[in-house]
Amino acid sequence: MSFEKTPGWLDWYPGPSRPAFRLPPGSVDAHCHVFGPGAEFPYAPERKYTPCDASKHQLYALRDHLGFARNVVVQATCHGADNRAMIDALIHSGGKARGVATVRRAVTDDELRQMHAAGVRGVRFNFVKRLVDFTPKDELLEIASRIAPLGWHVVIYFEAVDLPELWDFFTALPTTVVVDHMGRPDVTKPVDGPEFALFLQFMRDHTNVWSKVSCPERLSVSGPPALGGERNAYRDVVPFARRVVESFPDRVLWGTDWPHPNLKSHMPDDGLLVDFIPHIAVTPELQTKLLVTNPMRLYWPEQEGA
Ligand SMILES: O=C(O)c1cc(C(=O)O)oc(=O)c1
Repeated sequence: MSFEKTPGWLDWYPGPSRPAFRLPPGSVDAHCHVFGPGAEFPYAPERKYTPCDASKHQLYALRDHLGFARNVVVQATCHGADNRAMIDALIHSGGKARGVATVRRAVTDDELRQMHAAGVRGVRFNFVKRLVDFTPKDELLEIASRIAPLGWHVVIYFEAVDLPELWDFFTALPTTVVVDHMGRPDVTKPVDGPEFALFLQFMRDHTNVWSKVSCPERLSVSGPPALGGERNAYRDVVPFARRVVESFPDRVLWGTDWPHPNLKSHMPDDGLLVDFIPHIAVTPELQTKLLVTNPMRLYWPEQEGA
């Protein structure tokens, strides 16, 4: 099957630079995706965008180039609840990748067990309206109760303005809960303002909540973009990410978000994106927690400290 990309689609950046920041040994890229390839793993009929292909081989080449040891491959919405591309990536990672799936209520216990054997450790619930159709909360709660006994967690993706409405649902989840991209704060608002304070309270009051401090390229309004050698990119996102890292150092994760679906203004150089990390995790201790200790605890607990 061949697919035509969404008009205006930006492809991932070819030939990224080598980061100046040396990642701690054993670092995990804890949020990235594979797209297709569409000819092998067709995009889902219910998708809201059609991306360029981004294969497991290209993802793992990027991992090695940037200096990561492992990946967490998160099911992208363009594949709906068809997890084959993501699971194929896990199976061909030599144990170096774990995954987060999207499942529907109809998933069988046997399918969940097979996913676990392949390396899946969580499910993703998406509330971003431009990406998915609405799924009833009772279906999501049922899924959460089914995956909890496997030791999996729930990854949630939502916009900051929707947190008040989703609060009761999120705080009822029986598992570890991982927020994608800091709950998408509006970084034109003050870091000490009420909107971000609510997010920080969400994490403070609920110690099962973790956050990915990822996607400055998505959240930034004023830039500058991580392109052309820029090692001070996305300044407006720094205070937000730094606040989360310093407030909750044991519950933060970082990921490239490669291949960066739906970016409109530019596609970042992933090497320069890695150079963003020391601006938000400013000590070697914080960097090791963010990039090694925390993701290992969540995704490879059996290898922790090994
Ligand atoms: O903001 C986005 O467009 C986006 C989309 C997806 C996805 O389509 O799965 O994943 C992300 O992490 C971010």
